[in-house]
Amino acid sequence: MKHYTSINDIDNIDAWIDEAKIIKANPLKHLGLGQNKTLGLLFFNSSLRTRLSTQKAALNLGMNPIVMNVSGDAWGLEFEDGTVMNGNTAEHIKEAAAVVSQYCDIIAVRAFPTLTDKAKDESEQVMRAFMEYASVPIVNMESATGHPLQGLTDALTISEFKTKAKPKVVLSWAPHIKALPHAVANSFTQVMQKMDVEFVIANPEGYDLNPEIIGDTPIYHNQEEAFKDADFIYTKNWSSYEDYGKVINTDPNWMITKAKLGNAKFMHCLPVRRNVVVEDAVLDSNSAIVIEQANNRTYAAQLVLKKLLVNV
Ligand SMILES: NCCC[C@H](NC(=O)CCC(=O)O)C(=O)O
Ligand SMILES: NC(=O)OP(=O)(O)O
Repeated sequence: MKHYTSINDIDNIDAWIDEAKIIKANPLKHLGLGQNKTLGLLFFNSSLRTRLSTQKAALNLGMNPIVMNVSGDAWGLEFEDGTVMNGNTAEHIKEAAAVVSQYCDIIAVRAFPTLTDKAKDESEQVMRAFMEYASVPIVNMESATGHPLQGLTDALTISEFKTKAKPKVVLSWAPHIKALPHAVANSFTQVMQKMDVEFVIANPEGYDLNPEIIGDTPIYHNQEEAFKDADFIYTKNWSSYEDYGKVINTDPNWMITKAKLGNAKFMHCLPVRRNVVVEDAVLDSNSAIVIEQANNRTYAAQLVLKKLLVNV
């Protein structure tokens, strides 16, 4: 594996989950692997979990992490080819990626979508530019269309908490006041499609995800119907894909409540807005496994870094 930028980079999910569990049982076993290697973490957006767990993963492998908030702290970066750079951008990604590659053995990047320019977001302009102009492996820490470190974490968490061979997993949209990206929902969908689970999606009309990602996965516009006999309810808000980036519905009836949850476990990538996306009674109960889920971010990242370190 040269880069880790998509769930498609996982060649065998079951083998990856097994290896992540082995790493989790003995996280410092490969402390020598990353010795004298540097991981650069570049953030164009806010983060708590990704920023800390990916550094923690690097430290567990003996790597040295260096972190930069690109937006605000670095020079404005230009991604278009042939631009006359007499505006707000001071440095082209061609130079920036080449320079950072000399300081880092692996570069991890977080760059959210515009949610206004669908074509630009779907082209994954930022992630692709790093892959093209950096000379070292690239890790996606949430891009315009995917969050594969989160997806891998979620697969590991479901594997740990399942109580039957083939659990039913529901991805449910929930309301939010802001227009949010599709990345988490996309990567979760893609990774569930690789696993031995019964997977369905619940969202209001107008909120169907990219049909190319949904594939054969059943979509319910009735949340109650989708939740029947669910073992895991994974909740996430996303903005409309059809009416790209728009908030077209904030119906509070889609919020996750204790009554709706039944015997299912509640998952969310976090951060989550209490009593908008999910009520307190869910998050404050034993049915919520969001803290354990967030803990697994370290081991998912450690597995990815371990696989990439073999080639650097
Ligand atoms: N990395 C996990 C989620 C990040 C982002 N959430 C957010 O922007 C929430 C912001 C807020 O609630 O104001 C998203 O949905 O992709
Ligand atoms: N789940 C997740 O990616 O969290 P952060 O946005 O805080 O990194």
